[in-house]
Amino acid sequence: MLKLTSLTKHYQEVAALSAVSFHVAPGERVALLGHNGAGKSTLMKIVLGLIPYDAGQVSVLGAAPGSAQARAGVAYLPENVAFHPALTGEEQIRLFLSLRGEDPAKARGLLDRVGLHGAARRRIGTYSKGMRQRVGLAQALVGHPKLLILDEPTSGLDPVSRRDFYALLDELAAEGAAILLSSHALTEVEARTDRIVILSGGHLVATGTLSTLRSEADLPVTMQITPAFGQAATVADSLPEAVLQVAQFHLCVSQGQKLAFLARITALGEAVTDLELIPPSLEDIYSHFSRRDGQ
Ligand SMILES: Nc1ncnc2c1ncn2[C@@H]1O[C@H](COP(=O)(O)OP(=O)(O)OP(=O)(O)O)[C@@H](O)[C@H]1O
Repeated sequence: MLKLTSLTKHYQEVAALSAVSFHVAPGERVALLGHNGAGKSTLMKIVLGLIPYDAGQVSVLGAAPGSAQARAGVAYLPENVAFHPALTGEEQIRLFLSLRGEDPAKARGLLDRVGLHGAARRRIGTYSKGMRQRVGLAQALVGHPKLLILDEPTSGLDPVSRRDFYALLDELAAEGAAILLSSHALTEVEARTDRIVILSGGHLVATGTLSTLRSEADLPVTMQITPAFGQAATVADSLPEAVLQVAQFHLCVSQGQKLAFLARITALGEAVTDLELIPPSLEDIYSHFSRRDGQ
């Protein structure tokens, strides 16, 4: 669906993208992560055919970005969609359907799909940000796109709208659409995408599923050990590396040391009443990879 090979782009002396390669397959939801200035918008603009690139290859649905074939199958949703405030949601989608050469009568079905059936005949000027994003998504769904490019699609949405939004993306992916979305909301990306691409200073610094990235980063695991009443000294003697915080001991251990520490904790028997293992979060993994490049 989308294939980037050694994609490189400079703005005068600024290297916005340096030999970036990755792909998005049909039915796959890929999250594009990176700090401000990492190159996410530049990458999306190139894929949409809005700006040229200097070197490498970009294949959008097997064609050149911006070509008629690519445009026919690609939909884009920007972070802040803007529509004429005096049009109703239905009028806006009917207009867009006519511009795309499709039957305007499909507008109702599209608005139903994004959960706007009740508001279809209200003016967009009265809509909340979440409702405007839904109109944007309805517009993006015109013509059954094979590739969806979504730039921070859930920023400014409330938790329920976010959940509904991702549920709809799940449906689209299940129907075979390839989805590339940028986001700063790491927790939702963690749960709702298949693969993660991390850009830093224009370089691709990591790509893979969350579990692949977790093992590649090899970040420490935190162990939280709760001592039995009156047994804190026993635990402290056996685990001098652990730090007592309030009523629990905290121990930060590498993946390789984890099982050896578990055995030592188990050997403490009833001196320990509880043990929790906290793996590194996507936030930790993201910081690890984006810092590695000196950002
Ligand atoms: N039109 C331009 N002219 C010159 N430099 C630019 C231009 N657009 C972007 N840049 C630079 O290219 C680099 C990548 O910018 P880009 O906007 O692609 O990053 P981003 O990851 O989308 O950031 P953000 O999250 O802030 O949108 C940055 O150093 C930016 O300053």
